[in-house]
Amino acid sequence: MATRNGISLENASVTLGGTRILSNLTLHLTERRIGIIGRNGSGKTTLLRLMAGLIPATTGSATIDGIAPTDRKAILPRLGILFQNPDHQILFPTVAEELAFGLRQQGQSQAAADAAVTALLIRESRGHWAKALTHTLSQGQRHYLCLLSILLMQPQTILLDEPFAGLDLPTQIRLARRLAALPQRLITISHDPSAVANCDRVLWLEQGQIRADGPPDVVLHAFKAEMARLGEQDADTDLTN
Ligand SMILES: Nc1ncnc2c1ncn2[C@@H]1O[C@H](COP(=O)(O)OP(=O)(O)OP(=O)(O)O)[C@@H](O)[C@H]1O
Repeated sequence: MATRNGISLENASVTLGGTRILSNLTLHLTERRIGIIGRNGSGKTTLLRLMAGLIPATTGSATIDGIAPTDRKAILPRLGILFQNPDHQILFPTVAEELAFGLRQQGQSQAAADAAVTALLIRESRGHWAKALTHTLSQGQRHYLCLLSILLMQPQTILLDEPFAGLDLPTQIRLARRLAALPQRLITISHDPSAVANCDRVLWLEQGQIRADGPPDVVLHAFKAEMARLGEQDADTDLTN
């Protein structure tokens, strides 16, 4: 079978705890900047976890460049994930250990990993972070550390789950600039239209299905109008999840 570049879902569904969370999604994502938008509980994080191989498709399939994401060894150099909560990502007591871990997983020697970490921290004007204890960094700093860990590993695709949540404005602006300059494919998940406004393609997820898929101006215009309409109501009446 010819290898397909990008992320492909073929009729993929996910059921968790007896509830259907994602329903029959067929998608082929090849653009460099992709946004996935939707309300709380619409299934965005579940979709990210499916694409990353952290949960299997209950039916159908997900592949990255033709490889099943559950094949961790093959997927490691291809995929980086920035979780919404850095505490779900950080494993090590010091910044240098945290940063070196991914490179060691990729097969680099300890000496090569340490040298790459030192060079990165100096480039980032964060040389003083090397011995810093990860739990003493602020939330925003831990978030940034997670991004540095991913960038160090140079994956071809990066999944970002609410990358701007909880960050102060200068940090958001800096992070947006940093992300915009990356050559990699970025898939950004958010409930905030402004976080995906510069994408090449935006998917609007609603109750586990694609409600709209297209250029950001078209999809976000419809999304914002619908969110404003729902906001006029005193309560949600039509949610099943
Ligand atoms: N392990 C699970 N078992 C049962 N239901 C689950 C499980 N994980 C998620 N869900 C349900 O799936 C739905 C989608 O959750 P998901 O976290 O994917 O939404 P989301 O769009 O990322 O939401 P948010 O914007 O609030 O982060 C929710 O109704 C949630 O309660």
